[in-house]
Amino acid sequence: MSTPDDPIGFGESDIAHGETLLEVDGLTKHFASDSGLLAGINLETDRFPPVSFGVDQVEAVDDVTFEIKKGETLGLVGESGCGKSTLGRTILRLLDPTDGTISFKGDDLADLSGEELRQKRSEIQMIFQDPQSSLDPRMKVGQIIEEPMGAHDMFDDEGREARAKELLEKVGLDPRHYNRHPHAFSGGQRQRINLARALSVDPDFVVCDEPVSALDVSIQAQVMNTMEELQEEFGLTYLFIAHDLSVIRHISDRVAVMYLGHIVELAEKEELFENPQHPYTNALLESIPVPDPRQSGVRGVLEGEVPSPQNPPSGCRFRTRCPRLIAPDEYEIGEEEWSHTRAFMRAVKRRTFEPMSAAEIRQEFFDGELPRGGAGEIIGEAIELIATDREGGTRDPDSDDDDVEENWEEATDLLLGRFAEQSICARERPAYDLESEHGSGTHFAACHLHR
Ligand SMILES: Nc1ncnc2c1ncn2[C@@H]1O[C@H](COP(=O)(O)OP(=O)(O)OP(=O)(O)O)[C@@H](O)[C@H]1O
Repeated sequence: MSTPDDPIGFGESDIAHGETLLEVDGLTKHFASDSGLLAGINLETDRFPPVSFGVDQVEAVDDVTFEIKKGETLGLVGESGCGKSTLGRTILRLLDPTDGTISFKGDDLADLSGEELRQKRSEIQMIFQDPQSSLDPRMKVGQIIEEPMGAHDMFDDEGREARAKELLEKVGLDPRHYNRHPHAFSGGQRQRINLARALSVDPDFVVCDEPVSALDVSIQAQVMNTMEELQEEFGLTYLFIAHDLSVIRHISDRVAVMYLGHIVELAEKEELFENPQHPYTNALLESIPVPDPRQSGVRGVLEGEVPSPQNPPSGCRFRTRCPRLIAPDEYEIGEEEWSHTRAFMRAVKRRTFEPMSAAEIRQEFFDGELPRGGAGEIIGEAIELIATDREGGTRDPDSDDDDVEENWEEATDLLLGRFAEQSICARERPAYDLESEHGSGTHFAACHLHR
């Protein structure tokens, strides 16, 4: 690896800057949900016997496709639990993929095992969020940085020490601190030690999993600046995972937005921030904390909970929280009428309003007038189920709470079944390549608004 011109072996790799270094295609990672004693046992009360043995799958990463070019930083952003870490770890083959390919410099990492995989591991490295726990407190900094070189039989003792000291300097630390222990360093400095360690084996590609999330904002910027300098100097390529959009905006060239195991949008940074085309990206951008302390903490908080990755929604996985859900084609329904219908459907599902008469419901949600045609008939039926004056008369005072409960559930099922589940958003998985307004790159948006 070392040459006379390149004494410590910071060699150039054989892929030219701007060419595809990593290509992930259809990458999928499902976990068997195996927590607890009763794992895999499903209770099905309408069957006999009422239990079945099956393994529920957690669809952490599902059919993900993208590429990363040599020398670039692809930012990967999304809420906690959306599958970012699982994607990063599967690419590195710390986890076995369920399906798909991971082409790295022409080799499919998904196919490699044993010694071949071990060899490749020097070319791809990972940095984790918590610099405290990822550094062994009993080891000295020099040993920590040299460890991966030892594992890959790189250099002799002297060569490793020379390289470790040079790397300490490159990451902005004092090489004289080679013999110190990690506890003598601050959080930001410890992350720099991690960087030096990752770079010691001269990788081409580094997966950075929330590397600055645990650091103070002022330190975050410094560490990211160092990472950018190192990227430039060593021709590094980064997959940079973060939940914080300002961090992503600082460091990325392109940005991929992930939601519940899917990539929902991917574009060059400026294009993504200035011209977002997925309602989820919009919601994320709108929930950036407001710097003005007189305003409340965050704007545009996303409605509803993230569904379970064990049973994700069909079609677009964001549709159950999406403010732009598309009306089913079969109804002739105006935009405003659809917006009323959606609000009503949501309110019935969550039972967010007090019982009232049919006329009051119509007034409250539809300005007194239901949509015409089939859509209006369905809404009328749902109102009839939950109105206090249903069936043309006053509510039976003897009807128990169970009946009321059932009626609300029936109304919810009716509305969701005839509207939400009939939408193209539920029926087809979206995938559209759009023209970018900023820059020349492609803009992928997984939203049927672009059909
Ligand atoms: N080993 C595992 N077994 C079962 N489920 C898992 C496992 N690892 C992760 N998951 C599940 O996969 C989903 C994605 O998790 P992952 O950690 O990749 O998300 P993330 O976006 O990185 O979140 P965070 O930022 O909180 O780490 C979650 O629902 C998580 O509970």
